[in-house]
Amino acid sequence: MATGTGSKKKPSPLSLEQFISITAPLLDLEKEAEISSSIATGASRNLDTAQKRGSTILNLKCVDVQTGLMGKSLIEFQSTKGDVLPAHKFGTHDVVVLKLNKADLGSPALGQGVVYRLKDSSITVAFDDIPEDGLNSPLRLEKVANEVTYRRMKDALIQLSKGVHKGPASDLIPVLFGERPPAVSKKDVSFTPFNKNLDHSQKEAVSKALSSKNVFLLHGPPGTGKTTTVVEIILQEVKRGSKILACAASNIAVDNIVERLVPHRVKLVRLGHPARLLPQVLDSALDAQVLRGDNSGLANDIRKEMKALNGKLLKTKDRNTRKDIQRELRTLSKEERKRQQLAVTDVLKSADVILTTLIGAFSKKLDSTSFDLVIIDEAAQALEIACWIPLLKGSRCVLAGDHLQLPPTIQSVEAEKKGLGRTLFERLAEVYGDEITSMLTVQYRMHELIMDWSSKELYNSKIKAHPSVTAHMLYDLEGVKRTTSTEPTLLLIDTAGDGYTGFFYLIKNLAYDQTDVTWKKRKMKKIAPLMKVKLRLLWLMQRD
Ligand SMILES: Nc1ncnc2c1ncn2[C@@H]1O[C@H](COP(=O)(O)OP(=O)(O)OP(=O)(O)O)[C@@H](O)[C@H]1O
Repeated sequence: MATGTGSKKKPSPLSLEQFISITAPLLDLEKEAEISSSIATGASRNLDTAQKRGSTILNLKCVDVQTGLMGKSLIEFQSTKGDVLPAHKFGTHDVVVLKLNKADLGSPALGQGVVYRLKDSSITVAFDDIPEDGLNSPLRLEKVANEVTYRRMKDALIQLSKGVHKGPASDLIPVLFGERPPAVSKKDVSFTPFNKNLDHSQKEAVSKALSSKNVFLLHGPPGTGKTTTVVEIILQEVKRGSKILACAASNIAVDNIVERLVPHRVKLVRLGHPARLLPQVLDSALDAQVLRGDNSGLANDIRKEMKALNGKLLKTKDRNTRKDIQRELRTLSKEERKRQQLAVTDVLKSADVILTTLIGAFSKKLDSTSFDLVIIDEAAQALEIACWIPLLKGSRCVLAGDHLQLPPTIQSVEAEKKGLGRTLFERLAEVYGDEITSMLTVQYRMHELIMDWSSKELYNSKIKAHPSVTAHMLYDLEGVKRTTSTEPTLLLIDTAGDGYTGFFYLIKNLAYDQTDVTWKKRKMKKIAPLMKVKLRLLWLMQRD
């Protein structure tokens, strides 16, 4: 923040060499911390302990095999010991390995997949190929640490250190490491908004983004329409003829942008494992578009054939027949993939916007594609090195986020202390400040009394509530009664000593982050009994 005397010196920018030498060992620390907290075998001496830790589910049987999600095999497992799965810590999108129930801890897996669906009684995993053996035997699933993520970040560090003077980002890198000042177009950029409701701060931000020649920071405090503005920037850039790579740290944030772009009929492609995408964006997925291409009829036939064979495989006990079926399945799956690979290049070439997670941007499929603009949403919640994966593919970038909200989650206390959590967004905001930044200043979520606190404490009192939310109350919602719990705009809750760890966060979520009405009602039910605790700690609650 600028001071009245103007004497506060800007921090000296981090050099590329410093960044590389600081980050490499911290990534190793973080990887170790993640492995020891999540992996089944690394930390557990026996299978029962692993199951108790929730990182392994023992005694499973395969109850269904389907071909779906663009050629993936969806295998459903249930417990052999009862109707409900034992307590576990598996979540959708986790990477898991399948093993024989009796196999030793370090034994090789029958297959590796991604958790697609979780119910109390079953778990469905998406595999690239049907495991060759063992589906008729008792099985177990083990959660594995996602080492690919760390490998990709390490590779990005290596690329950064080698390819500074070459490649699409050769002009961007010196700006982001303070060696060259950011440039801005001298002409005023005027544009006709696609979204007629944009407020003045959103329009100003779009204009500034369109004028930037290297880097622009979109600072979006809670509920101020950061993603709305990102979408407008993408639409304007597409209109200008730019090819854009749009990313975020999480799949959900990427899908959120896809959903908002689809109605504008933008030529877009969503890259990512189909099991990790929201069902409503599957149509935009790369694999789906490939299947719709010229080869789709053939691919369909192949999939039908695979489905029939999968059914047969489940019923067949004879070892030789099973081997024959598996061989045939492998050939078919190879054939399907070959056709898809050819089609992938066509789909990516013709897209104006490619969307994926930061880590997903490492995909080999993008190896020969460069971009006029890389946009990163949630940039203040992402590790800097993860941002560099897409950034290395473009000559300009827009980073959207709010460095005054939660930083990225770091597992290793030591890595966090030594600066792994310091984000690119925060670093650039400190080095270049207003020169490259626009802050959104109208919020569309909170009652103004809730907003006032954060506005004063964090945003120099610059945030204003839009009239549609400035005085809205929880009991305005359909189905919410006016009671002592829903009446106050602000509620002070003491969680000290009552064992309600996490409650503070819950309330914070309610106040700031969620827009979904059903979700809010559900949370209200949970919160109501907790309100009886003695009050000491200050927090705020009202419909957001
Ligand atoms: N100009 C606008 N006019 C009316 N509503 C708007 C406007 N801009 C944003 N909104 C609404 O405000 C809400 C928040 O918008 P959006 O999700 O884009 O914000 P965000 O800053 O990305 O949110 P978050 O705080 O979750 O990061 C949405 O419901 C959106 O429709």
